[in-house]
Amino acid sequence: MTPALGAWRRPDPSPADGPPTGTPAGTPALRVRGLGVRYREVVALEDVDLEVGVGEACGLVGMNGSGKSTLFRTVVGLQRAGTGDVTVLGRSVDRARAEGLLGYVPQQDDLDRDFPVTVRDVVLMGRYHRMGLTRRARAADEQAADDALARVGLADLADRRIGRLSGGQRQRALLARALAQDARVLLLDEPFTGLDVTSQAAVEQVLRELVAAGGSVLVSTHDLGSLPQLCSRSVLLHRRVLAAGPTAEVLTPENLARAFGLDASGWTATGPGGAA
Ligand SMILES: Nc1ncnc2c1ncn2[C@@H]1O[C@H](COP(=O)(O)OP(=O)(O)OP(=O)(O)O)[C@@H](O)[C@H]1O
Repeated sequence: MTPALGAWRRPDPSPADGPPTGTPAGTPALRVRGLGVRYREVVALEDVDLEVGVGEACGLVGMNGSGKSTLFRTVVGLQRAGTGDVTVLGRSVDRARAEGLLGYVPQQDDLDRDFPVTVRDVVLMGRYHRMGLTRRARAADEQAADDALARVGLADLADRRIGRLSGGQRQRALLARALAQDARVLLLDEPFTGLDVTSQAAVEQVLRELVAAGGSVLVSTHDLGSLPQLCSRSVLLHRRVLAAGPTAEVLTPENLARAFGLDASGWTATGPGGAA
């Protein structure tokens, strides 16, 4: 039987997920300046400025094709930017990745479903930067992987082949990989897609705990109803940044209408037809 999702709790919340020692006070967790990305003739992002503070969860909202995944992929270095620059806790992306500071939970993973690796193996990949060239897991790595799996409610599936998980379980395994990494800045591209309501609530709880411990989160979602509780700030994207600031001020009917090309009537800050 799978244990209750989210039953694991960080025993002693601490600033353990905050910036590493030596990071100057006030350094943003993520700073994106003037970012522009093209795919041949398609302009996916144009002059995007964005900042996520330390200990802050920021929502990224936009219609299909508005550039959210492109933004994530560019920030983590999987997509080349035409213009602009990105820093993570004041470091270059390469350095932040080498230090394991930057975690990424992609919308679609590129793991081969037939590849004979277990769920635990995948989560242990989050520890590679600590293992050195041998990539041999030590007791601390195994412990971190097991803790992360418990945290997302997958402890009982640790030895299952990754290709045999359901879509929602796979999403949670990818989150566990980022948790095991101990990333201080976490990028999540639609992490709630495919999750049932219980799993979504538990994943939201894990993110809140991360932020409470000093971590920083940028999360894209189409679930506008969950944003005000999860993210103190939000960014509305449509190739460019249309609005950014406190979530309640960003998710106005007018802004949402601009971002989604809708008639503003019927929209509220909590989503279509919801209460304001
Ligand atoms: N590899 C690619 N080659 C060409 N165009 C691409 C590529 N990837 C994305 N695009 C285009 O870039 C734009 C932004 O796409 P992106 O995937 O970043 O949007 P998104 O906001 O993440 O969408 P969704 O909500 O559907 O996930 C779209 O017009 C898309 O068609």
